Amino acid sequence: MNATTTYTARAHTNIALIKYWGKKDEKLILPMNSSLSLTLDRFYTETSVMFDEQLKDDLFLLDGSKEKNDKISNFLEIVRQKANITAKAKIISKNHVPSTAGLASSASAYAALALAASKAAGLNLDKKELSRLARRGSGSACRSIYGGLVEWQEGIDDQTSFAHPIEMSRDFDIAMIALVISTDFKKISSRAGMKRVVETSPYYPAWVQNTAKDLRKLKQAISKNDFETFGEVSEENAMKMHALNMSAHPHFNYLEPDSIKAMKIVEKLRSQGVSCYYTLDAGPNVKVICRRKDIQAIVDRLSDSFGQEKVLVAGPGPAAHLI
Ligand SMILES: O=C(O)C[C@@](O)(CF)CCOP(=O)(O)OP(=O)(O)O
Repeated sequence: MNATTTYTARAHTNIALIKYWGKKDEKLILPMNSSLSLTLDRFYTETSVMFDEQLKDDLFLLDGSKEKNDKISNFLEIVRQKANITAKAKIISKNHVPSTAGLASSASAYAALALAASKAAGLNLDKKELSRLARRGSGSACRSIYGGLVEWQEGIDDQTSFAHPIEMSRDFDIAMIALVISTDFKKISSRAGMKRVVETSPYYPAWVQNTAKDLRKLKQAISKNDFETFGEVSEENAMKMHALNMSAHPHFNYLEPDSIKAMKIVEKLRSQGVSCYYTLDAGPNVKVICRRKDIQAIVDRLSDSFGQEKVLVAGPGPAAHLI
């Protein structure tokens, strides 16, 4: 172990285009289906970790305030076991992401923690091992180990479930505009939401089959630089995910009236020839998938309705790295 050496890592959040929405193993966090996301440049988490034999307990400071977090300690136990150490850790984490529903900040948080904690514990994991480790913190975090377009292959067990980067041609032009509709914390967490749909939605088996087809179509669209199909498949996959929520028991719904309003604006822009599509996660925020050339038109239109401060432009971001 690199005794009392502090390592700091930065990892960027990712937004799924083919969603992860259900686990086949809760403890190992193995997904029911493969997923595919875009790591974003604008939103990231920076996490510092130092292991210290003098510490009585793990100390976790998030955005300056002390947090009691069993999930973090359970995650650190996995790192300690891998490194064969017992020392407790001091963790300082800062989210450069509005910690709001749907900007997937657990993804950047656990990817940054996986990198910083493994290094501070004296481990030198390769990206595949880092992705497997991050997955144990939060499923979507395994994708934030890589930059750009990333696929999380579902695998069949702990060894085979990890992410890998998807090659995109240099002229594959993609941007994402996040519309922050609500800064309230999630009413139903992703973890609780996906558990409920797996257990109660009559459409769940169809979701698993359909999502494998959607993923194949999306990867084909990427390889052919077919932005329209890319956007269409992404938008429809998100809608199918939200249909699961509305068909669960008890049903639930992350969409707010302003989510629908924003979705209608995107559809109107599309009917006027602007190539743009929407996706939503475990919250009301709408993310618009578009090409760089159309960013300004979309930003102007959304700002008119929601205010410029709620419209955040992002592009493809980098892999997790030490800073
Ligand atoms: O990112 C996606 O594929 C889709 C979602 O963002 C929701 F739309 C799910 C993220 O779930 P996560 O927070 O990773 O769950 P955990 O494994 O229970 O921690």
